[in-house]
Amino acid sequence: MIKFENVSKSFEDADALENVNLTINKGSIYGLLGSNGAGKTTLLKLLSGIYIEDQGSVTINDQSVYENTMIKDQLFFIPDHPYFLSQYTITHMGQFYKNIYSNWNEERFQNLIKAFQIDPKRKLHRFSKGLQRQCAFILGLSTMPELLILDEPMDGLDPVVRKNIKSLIIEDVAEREMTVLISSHNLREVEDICDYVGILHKGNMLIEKELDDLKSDVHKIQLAFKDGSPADIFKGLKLLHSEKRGSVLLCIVRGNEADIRTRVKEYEPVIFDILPLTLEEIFIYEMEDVGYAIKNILD
Ligand SMILES: Nc1ncnc2c1ncn2[C@@H]1O[C@H](COP(=O)(O)OP(=O)(O)OP(=O)(O)O)[C@@H](O)[C@H]1O
Repeated sequence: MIKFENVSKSFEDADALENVNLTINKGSIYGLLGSNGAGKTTLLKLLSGIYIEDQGSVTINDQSVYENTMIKDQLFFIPDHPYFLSQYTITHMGQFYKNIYSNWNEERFQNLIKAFQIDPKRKLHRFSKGLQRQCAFILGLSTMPELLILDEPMDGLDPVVRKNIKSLIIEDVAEREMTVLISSHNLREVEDICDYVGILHKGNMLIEKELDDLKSDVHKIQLAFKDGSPADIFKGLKLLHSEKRGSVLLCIVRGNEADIRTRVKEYEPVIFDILPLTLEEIFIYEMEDVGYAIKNILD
């Protein structure tokens, strides 16, 4: 299990993370969302052992991550700009990682090079951004990591490659319980593979939730009453948003569906529907609740 407990990290002129708590269960795919400068990369680098926390603790299975070679052998970090040794081909990089990672899988490496049709003789720095990223995935997955850490992984990949890479990730999660942490500022990019989502904003973790919980916890309700809407109808429940559309009141309410039904029925509405919410809507309303427009992580 991965745990961040009250983690803070500052740089000379910026507090990148403040008292962040985060838990990631084994075999989970965790989407870390946040706008530019929210602190995502800093969090990923702390988990990769590249940075040391100023305060709090970052642990994997109760062991501190920083300078822990045993843990580093089990994780692979693909940064937003993958780094390769100068003049190296993918074969050279494979040799390099083979000497570092104890679980290196040569057969898988060769198969992936073929599947992605990568020229093994071509220098990596001559590849396009998208191809370099594919090579980083091939190398990362060949280390057979327990934990795969991805910073904006789909940037520059075409839809077919995205789909293939997502399938490979899901396969590893299903077959050998690999854990994955994916950062993105685009919810749509990760919502189909993540089972858990956390939102960082200005160094603070705003929401951390299982996607299914998030979906079952927030409701869109359409209401109309004979004599206008009763003012206290949602008293005691968490009203995230409401708007009038003619005589119909549209509300977004957080809470237990049965409680909401019981409460609303007491007021004898003439229209009462509970409608499904998209994940995107849930995030917009949840974030409205904490006073921040989340638009830019949804575009
Ligand atoms: N090496 C560094 N030196 C100084 N400040 C840094 C460093 N790394 C990050 N920061 C600062 O920490 C804050 C968080 O940055 P970080 O890169 O973690 O955010 P991010 O969510 O990954 O952003 P983006 O989506 O734009 O990549 C920013 O204010 C940034 O300027």
